[in-house]
Formats: sequence, structure tokens, C-alpha cells
Amino acid sequence: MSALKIALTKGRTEQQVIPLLEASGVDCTAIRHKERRLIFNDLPDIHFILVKGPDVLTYLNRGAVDIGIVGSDILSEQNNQQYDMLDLGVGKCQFVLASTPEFDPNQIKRKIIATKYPNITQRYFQKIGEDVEIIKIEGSVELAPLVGLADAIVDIVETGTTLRENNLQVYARLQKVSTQLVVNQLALKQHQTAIATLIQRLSTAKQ
Ligand SMILES: Nc1ncnc2c1ncn2[C@@H]1O[C@H](COP(=O)(O)OP(=O)(O)OP(=O)(O)O)[C@@H](O)[C@H]1O
Ligand SMILES: O=P(O)(O)OC[C@H]1O[C@H](OP(=O)(O)OP(=O)(O)O)[C@H](O)[C@@H]1O
Repeated sequence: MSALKIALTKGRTEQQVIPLLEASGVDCTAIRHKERRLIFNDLPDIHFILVKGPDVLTYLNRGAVDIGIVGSDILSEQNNQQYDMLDLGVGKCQFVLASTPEFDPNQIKRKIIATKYPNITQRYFQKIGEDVEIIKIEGSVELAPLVGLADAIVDIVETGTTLRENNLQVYARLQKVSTQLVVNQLALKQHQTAIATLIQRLSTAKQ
């Protein structure tokens, strides 16, 4: 039987998931000492690649990997409805609408919202029946209302430190986020036992 191929989101997700994988019996020594390596095929039964979160579904959709490990923020932004398999219970945070204390959520003028997540933002404002202009930015989102780029932001909050340190406050809570394990449907048939075993071990490890 060929090895299970997993695309793991590098960075924060990788750091949070490695202990969970290890508790499930997966040897992560090579990833822990990776330096600039991106592919790990030393183990006989599980191979890993490290990719950016938004690329996980690209590898999964094209069958380049069997399993993806990625935040639900990214799955939701990419409108994934096919693959949700297991909530790993790490990477917990939430989407909020935030701005300066002067912001008036009921202002009549069409609002400008800065975010890394335009689809989630669009869906939220559509749901509450408000037409807004969305500016897509790639990071340091909290800056936008401070320098007049936008009226408010939609972004991820975990501890609230970044909002606090930039004198921003929460005006609405949109949705919860956590790290998910997603499986390619064809791989699910081909590697049924191996995937079921991994999911069962991860479910036990995360408790
Ligand atoms: N403050 C946070 N607390 C907990 N989880 C977070 C937080 N910010 C992001 N995440 C989760 O971790 C995932 C990866 O975040 P990370 O910060 O490593 O990457 P990024 O900022 O999206 O991209 P980049 O690698 O370009 O900085 C996100 O997709 C989300 O699911
Ligand atoms: O509530 P906190 O615990 O302060 O976490 C929230 C911060 O974490 C994320 O940023 P990240 O560290 O990924 O940086 P970037 O998106 O600005 O690159 C998010 O975009 C917030 O800025």
C-alpha cells in the first residue's frame, strides 16, 4: 500500500498540529528539524508536504495529496463544502468586525471594509442586508482603520492582544475558526483503513 500524502499548512498550523500528530503515533522528528525542507517522505506510511494555507485545497482537489490540514477560515473563504472531516480542536479563534471606538456601525454612508477574507466579509454583510465596499489586503489588517484606508476590518481574533494594542474594538462576531483535517474523496476510498485509523487516533489525541 502506498503512503498517505498529507498537505500541512506551514507556520502556525504546523506548530499546533505537530504535537497532535505525535500524540497519534506519527513520527514528526524530520519536520521538527526541517530547516528549508518542504517535503517529508522518510516514513513508510505517511508523507508530508508543507504549503501555504490557501494552497491546501489546490493540492487536495488535484489529487496531489490525500489529506489536507488547514484552518476553517481558509475553507470557508474558498467556499469548500466537500471535504470537512475532522475538527482538530486547535487553531481556535474567531472572525470579528472591528474598528476604532469612533466607528458607528449604523452609519448611513456605504462602509469600506478591509480584510484578508473578502468572501467571508461579503457573505456576512449580505446576510445582514448591507452593501459595503471591500478592500482585500494581505496582512496587518488592523492598520486599515487607523490610517483611513477603511472604516472597519473583518479579521481573526484569538487573544484580542492585536486589537487592544491598536486601540480597536469588536463590533460583531461572525464565525468561529479552528484547524480542520480534510480528505480527498477518491483517497477516502483508496486508503479507507489508513485514513480511518489516523482520524480515530487524532480524535483520541485531541481530547
Ligand atoms: N491569532 C491566531 N490565533 C489562532 N489561530 C490563528 C490565528 N491567526 C491565524 N490563525 C489560524 O492559523 C492559520 C495560519 O495562520 P498563519 O498566521 O500561520 O498564516 P497567515 O498569517 O494566514 O499566512 P502567512 O504565513 O502568510 O503569515 C490561519 O489560517 C488560521 O486558521
Ligand atoms: O487576537 P490575537 O491573539 O492578537 O491574534 C490576532 C492576530 O493574529 C492574526 O495575525 P497574524 O499573526 O497571522 O499576522 P498577519 O495576518 O498580520 O500577517 C490575525 O490576523 C490578527 O492580526
